[in-house]
Amino acid sequence: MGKALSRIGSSLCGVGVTVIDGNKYIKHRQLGEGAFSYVDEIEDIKDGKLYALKRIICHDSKSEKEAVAEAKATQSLSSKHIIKCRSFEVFKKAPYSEVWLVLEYYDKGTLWDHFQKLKSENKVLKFNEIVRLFRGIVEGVNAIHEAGMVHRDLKPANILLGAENCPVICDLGSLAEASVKISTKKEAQTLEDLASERCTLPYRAPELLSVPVGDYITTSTDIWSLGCILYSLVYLEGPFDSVWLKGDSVHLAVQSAKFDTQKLDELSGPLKALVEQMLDQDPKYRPPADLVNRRLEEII
Ligand SMILES: Nc1ncnc2c1ncn2[C@@H]1O[C@H](COP(=O)(O)OP(=O)(O)OP(=O)(O)O)[C@@H](O)[C@H]1O
Repeated sequence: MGKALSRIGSSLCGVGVTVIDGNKYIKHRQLGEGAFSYVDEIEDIKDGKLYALKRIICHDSKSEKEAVAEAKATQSLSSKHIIKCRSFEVFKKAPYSEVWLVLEYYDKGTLWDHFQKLKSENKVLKFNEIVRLFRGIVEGVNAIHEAGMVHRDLKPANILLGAENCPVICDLGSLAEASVKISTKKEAQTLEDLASERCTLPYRAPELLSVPVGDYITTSTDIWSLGCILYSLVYLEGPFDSVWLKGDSVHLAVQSAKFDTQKLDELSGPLKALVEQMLDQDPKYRPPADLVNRRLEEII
């Protein structure tokens, strides 16, 4: 902890070796970039094993605390469908800091990348593959919910693919307490602002678009996003992605819950029914993750 950021940073940019939590690594290439982070492929020089290094840039102590919470959550959750964190370290250099997470490396890209590849080849996912992928994702989400938390930013771009295309949920930066009571207008506004910063719009549940006062916001927000993901496994895009891309109102589309269901109809009636249950406007009617899993077993 507390090593000079400039020294560490420059050693990564050059040919040098960098030390994180006592292990020495060399950098290969950049894998991705988020709003406040960079992800690089790195190699442990001791055994040649590859990892992904996520460097989160923090401009104040609040964002540093959140990044550390992301690292700790990533270490504490145990499911083969949730990203694993080997170690993390905080590098301080006033007036900001960086939190570095050494993550298990998944070399097949994200589910979203997979969709783009299939689209370019004019292919779609087969029914069995849709169910297999979705069951893995639901299992990961269930583990998060059982730990008393909610992910709040589930989307195909936050699902990595590991060996044999095993789906792995990543980016736990939006993780929150499973259930929060909204008592005042101010609390509702604060959560709405947080959601617009952290929860990707076309996958955001209606109760996070317009937060109601006097009610609880629960893990049902993830179930809405799961509904969008199951839909995307059939259509290779979420039900509200095209609305968003066209610049039309996602709020309106979500509130009227208008989306095409023809392909779902053709594929499987029970799967279509499950998507519709998960995309219920009323969070209380959405099935919890363990029930979604049982429904999938019945569908198979
Ligand atoms: N463990 C990993 N293995 C391989 N690639 C990864 C890994 N973690 C992240 N990536 C790549 O880096 C990208 C960004 O990672 P991540 O979503 O965790 O960052 P983020 O800053 O939270 O992103 P955003 O702001 O888009 O939500 C991912 O979409 C993926 O392409």
